Amino acid sequence: MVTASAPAKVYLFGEHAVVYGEPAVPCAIERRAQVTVEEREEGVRVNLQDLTIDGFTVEYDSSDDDRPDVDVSDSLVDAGMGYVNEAIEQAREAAGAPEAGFDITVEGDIPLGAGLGSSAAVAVAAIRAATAELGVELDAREVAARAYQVEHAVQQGEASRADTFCSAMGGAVRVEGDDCRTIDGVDNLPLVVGYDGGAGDTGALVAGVRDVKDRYDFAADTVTAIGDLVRQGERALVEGDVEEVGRLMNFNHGLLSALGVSSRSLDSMVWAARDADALGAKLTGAGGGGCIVALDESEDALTALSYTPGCEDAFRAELDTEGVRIE
Ligand SMILES: Nc1ncnc2c1ncn2[C@@H]1O[C@H](COP(=O)(O)OP(=O)(O)O)[C@@H](O)[C@H]1O
Ligand SMILES: C[C@@](O)(CCOP(=O)(O)O)CC(=O)O
Ligand SMILES: [Mg+2]
Repeated sequence: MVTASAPAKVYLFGEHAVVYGEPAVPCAIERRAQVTVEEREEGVRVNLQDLTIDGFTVEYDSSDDDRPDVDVSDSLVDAGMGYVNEAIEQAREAAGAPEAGFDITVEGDIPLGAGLGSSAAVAVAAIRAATAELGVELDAREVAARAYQVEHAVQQGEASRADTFCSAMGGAVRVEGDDCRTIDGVDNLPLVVGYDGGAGDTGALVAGVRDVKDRYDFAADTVTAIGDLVRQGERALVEGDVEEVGRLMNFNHGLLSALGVSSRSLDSMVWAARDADALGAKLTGAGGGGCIVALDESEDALTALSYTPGCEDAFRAELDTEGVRIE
């Protein structure tokens, strides 16, 4: 039996535009998905601990046609199963064991569908654990490459390498198309996360941006502008100019809003953080609902968020320099 874990992430800059080849800079935070894998005779049995209502756990035997008998929507179960099944396929292929069967348990403290990359963390940890259980030790870059295939498949062909590379490597990273690099020297960012308790559908939001970009030249220009902003943001980050990083995060939120992926609750959390003198604040991830990330050395933004209607949870997020690991 093997357990692997992988971290969540926030985007300092560049989500959505990264899908079209612009650069992005996500960074890993200290919240993790854990996936435990044990080989079994045949079939795959999956226990998704976090897809629970009132303590019932979803147990789903993908070798049967049974539906799990719980009060969670079919689409939520199907999506969760999609990530796990694709990750298992990747692990079987990497180990040359196409028939391998598994018992799998997924758990963690990353809110689902909230822009913190729970999908990538689950895919990364599942591939690392399942290959290790089959006796194959993949390095973090190989895990990232395979986990990207998982997101690509589940998000219907529209995904970047950013989330999966960041979760596999840890720390701050830069992704532009197939070019994935770690950014050295970033070890202390005063990150604060606000969570509205909701979620966005990553696939649908990405498709929505594709539509406006194809339809309006100004939206295509907005995507290009995000790319320019990310290049400046990366420079400021490397130079340790956190004030400039914050300013550019604010502009990035505005440009994401222009692409239609913000929401009332995300905007009100962003403004609560700014009113409390955060250096910057923006939504993180696909948007629609979920999380914002702010930059604030004081406790003020955290306190302001905790009193903001619509903000269900606010917490400090320490940068996690460690990526995927065996527990
Ligand atoms: N712990 C988990 N257990 C089961 N499924 C999970 C878990 N974490 C993530 N997932 C899957 O990932 C989906 C969320 O991914 P996504 O919409 O990309 O948002 P994000 O990656 O920002 O959390 C969930 O709906 C679920 O299908
Ligand atoms: C919108 C996007 O740039 C990031 C999605 O992040 P998340 O799944 O919402 O955490 C999509 C992608 O890069 O694959
Ligand atoms: Mg995701």
